[in-house]
Amino acid sequence: MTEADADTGEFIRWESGFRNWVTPDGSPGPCGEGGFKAEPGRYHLYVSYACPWAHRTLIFRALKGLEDAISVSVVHPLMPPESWVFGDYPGATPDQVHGFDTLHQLYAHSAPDFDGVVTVPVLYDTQRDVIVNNESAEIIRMLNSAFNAWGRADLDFYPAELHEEIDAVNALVYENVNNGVYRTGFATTQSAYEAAFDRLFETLDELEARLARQRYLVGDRITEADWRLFTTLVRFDPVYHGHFKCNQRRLVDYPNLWAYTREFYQVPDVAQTVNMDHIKRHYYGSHKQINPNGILPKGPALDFAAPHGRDRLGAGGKPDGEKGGT
Ligand SMILES: N[C@@H](CCC(=O)N[C@@H](CS)C(=O)NCC(=O)O)C(=O)O
Repeated sequence: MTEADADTGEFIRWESGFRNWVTPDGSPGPCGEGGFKAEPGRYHLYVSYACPWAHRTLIFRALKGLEDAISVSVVHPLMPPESWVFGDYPGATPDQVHGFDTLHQLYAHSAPDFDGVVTVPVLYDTQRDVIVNNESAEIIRMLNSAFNAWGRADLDFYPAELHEEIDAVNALVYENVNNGVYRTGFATTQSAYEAAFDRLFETLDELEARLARQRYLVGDRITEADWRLFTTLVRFDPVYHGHFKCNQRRLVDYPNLWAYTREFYQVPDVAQTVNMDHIKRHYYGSHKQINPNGILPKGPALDFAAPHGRDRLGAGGKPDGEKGGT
């Protein structure tokens, strides 16, 4: 579902409705109610491989080694106007918890009077049988720190001493890049499109300059800020450049941003979270207002596995401070 402001034609993103937190002892998190104690096998993630917000959660689950602790259902890549459905498609799964046909059924099951937008990702509590949270920015923080007893406690993508700097970069990247591509692609007036387009490319220029000086967005280690940028960059040339008309430049025209994207793609366990077939099929096939015939472009040919050479910018490479990177 996409919504644009009737006067300005600007794309408006809705607020996520479920905001409880899983914590190590079940105490309340920064918002919402308590009662969601971290336990292996209790929580389930609903994702789409196509969705950049859901992709963040899949990456954190993989990097933190939580595959056995947190199970996953993957929706069908084609999204009808009434939101995501489950169905037979390579890489998609049934709803592994209830066997529902649509994600709307899950939302209605959890909150019968829910009337907001049905989105992925969803973190679901199979014990209390309710949605815990459907805001990716919060879900990745939980995966980063609440499940350390069952995962890689040594990896911290949101270290306390960097909170302020990470939050500042996140705000810039969210507004102008993560959401910026949507504001560009879903604008319904020329002026709204151009305003979002200009902000997007000004910010990409700024990030390109930053990444010419330093290996990662914040300091010399991989943080949450990098993963949040990565899921947009990996979709940039295959989808946003053409489908969303973000075409001042391609990602591959930015030497630093492109090498940076390859570095993150090559981090062990990340490539398996990138499903380019679901990504392209979803965008080009689901947004009939932008691509009425649903034609799926065959290109572009991109080599995410090509050497990135980012090691030349120095140490870092692993969030735990180990030298070298992949
Ligand atoms: N702020 C949310 C946004 C999630 C979101 O917008 N997901 C999209 C897919 S990329 C969705 O499910 N859209 C449903 C729809 O458009 O009906 C988050 O980061 O979790």
